[in-house]
Amino acid sequence: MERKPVVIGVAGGSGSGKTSVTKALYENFKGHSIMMIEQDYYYKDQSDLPLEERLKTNYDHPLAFDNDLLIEHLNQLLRYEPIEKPVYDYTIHTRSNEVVHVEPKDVIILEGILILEDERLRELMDIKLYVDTDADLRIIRRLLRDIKERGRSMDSVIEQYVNVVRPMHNQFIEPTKRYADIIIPEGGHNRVAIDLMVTKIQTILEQKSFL
Ligand SMILES: Nc1ncnc2c1ncn2[C@@H]1O[C@H](COP(=O)(O)OP(=O)(O)O)[C@@H](O)[C@H]1O
Ligand SMILES: O=c1ccn([C@@H]2O[C@H](COP(=O)(O)O)[C@@H](O)[C@H]2O)c(=O)[nH]1
Repeated sequence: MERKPVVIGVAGGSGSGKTSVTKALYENFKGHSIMMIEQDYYYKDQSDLPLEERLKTNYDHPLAFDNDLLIEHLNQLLRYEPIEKPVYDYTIHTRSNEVVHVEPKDVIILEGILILEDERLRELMDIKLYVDTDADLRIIRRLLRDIKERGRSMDSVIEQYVNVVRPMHNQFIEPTKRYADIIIPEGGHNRVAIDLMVTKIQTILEQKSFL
C-alpha cells in the first residue's frame, strides 16, 4: 500500500476548545510522527495594509483565509515533502516575516474555525471532528484568552464578538457541523472523546503499519 499521512481535521467555533483537543491528541502521540497545522496561520497576508485597516478585517469570513496556500502545503505534506509554514501574529493582525520549516509526518492534525467549510480541504481529511461548545462558554473562554494571549482589550473582544464573530459563526461555522464524522462536546477536557479518538488514530496507524 502507498504510504500516505493521516489527516485529522478539528473544526469548531472560536473558543470551543479546538486547540485544546488538538494539543491533547498531539500529547498522546508524542514521540510518534505527528504534527499540527493551524488554519489561523494561513490568514491572508495583510502586511501591505496599515494596522487601522487590518483592525477592520472580518477574520471570521471564509475569504479571510489563504486556503489555496494551505491546500498546496497539505498536498506537499501528503507527498512527504517539507513545507515553509507561515507564522501569524494576532497582536498585529498579519503574518510575521518568519516562516517555519516543517518536515512531513505520518499524522497531520489540521485545526481551524473554517476548515470544514472548504470542500477541497474536506476531501483531504481522513477524519473530521467538530468541537461543539455553547456560545456562552465560547465567549467567556475567548475573552480570557484574547486579553491574556492576543493583546486585546475587553471592549474590543466584546465588540468584535457581537458584530462579527457571532453572526459569522451562525452563518458559516455552525453549518459545517453536518460534515463532521464526530462531534465532541465541550472540547479539550472531554477525556472520553479524546481517548476514543486516540484509539481510532492508533487503529488507522496500525492498519497502515506506521506503528
Ligand atoms: N473544557 C474547558 N474548560 C475550561 N477552559 C477551557 C476548556 N477547553 C479550552 N479551554 C480554554 O479556553 C480557551 C480557548 O480554548 P482553545 O482550545 O484555544 O479554543 P479554540 O482553539 O477553539 O479557539 C483557552 O484558554 C483554553 O485553555
Ligand atoms: O488577526 C486576527 C485573526 C483572527 N482573529 C480571530 O481569531 C479567531 C480564530 O481563532 P480561534 O483560535 O479559533 O479562536 C477568529 O474568530 C477571529 O475572529 C482575530 O481576532 N484577529
